[in-house]
Amino acid sequence: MAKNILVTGGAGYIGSHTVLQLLRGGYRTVVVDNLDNSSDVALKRVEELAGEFGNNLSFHQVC
Ligand SMILES: O=c1ccn([C@@H]2O[C@H](COP(=O)(O)OP(=O)(O)O[C@H]3O[C@H](CO)[C@H](O)[C@H](O)[C@H]3O)[C@@H](O)[C@H]2O)c(=O)[nH]1
Repeated sequence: MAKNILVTGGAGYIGSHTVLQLLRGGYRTVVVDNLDNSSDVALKRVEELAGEFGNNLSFHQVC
């Protein structure tokens, strides 16, 4: 069974690269970010780059 990982700030530069590697490693990855210094476009790109693992990404925006 896939493990779940929570990444705070996962839409940022370092976070998005980390998330991509986690997805490729088979982890279900939950990102929480306020998008203060990032864009959800980065996460959409990560989802694409993760290919078959892209469905294992979920994103929650916080205020
Ligand atoms: O209270 C907060 C603060 C930040 N974030 C999010 O956390 C992520 C990380 O943001 P940071 O700015 O701390 O870190 P980054 O690694 O994304 O970016 C930093 O490193 C980059 C290069 O490594 C650039 O230099 C950039 O300007 C600099 O902020 C971002 O998505 C931001 O929206 C939150 O969700 N809540």
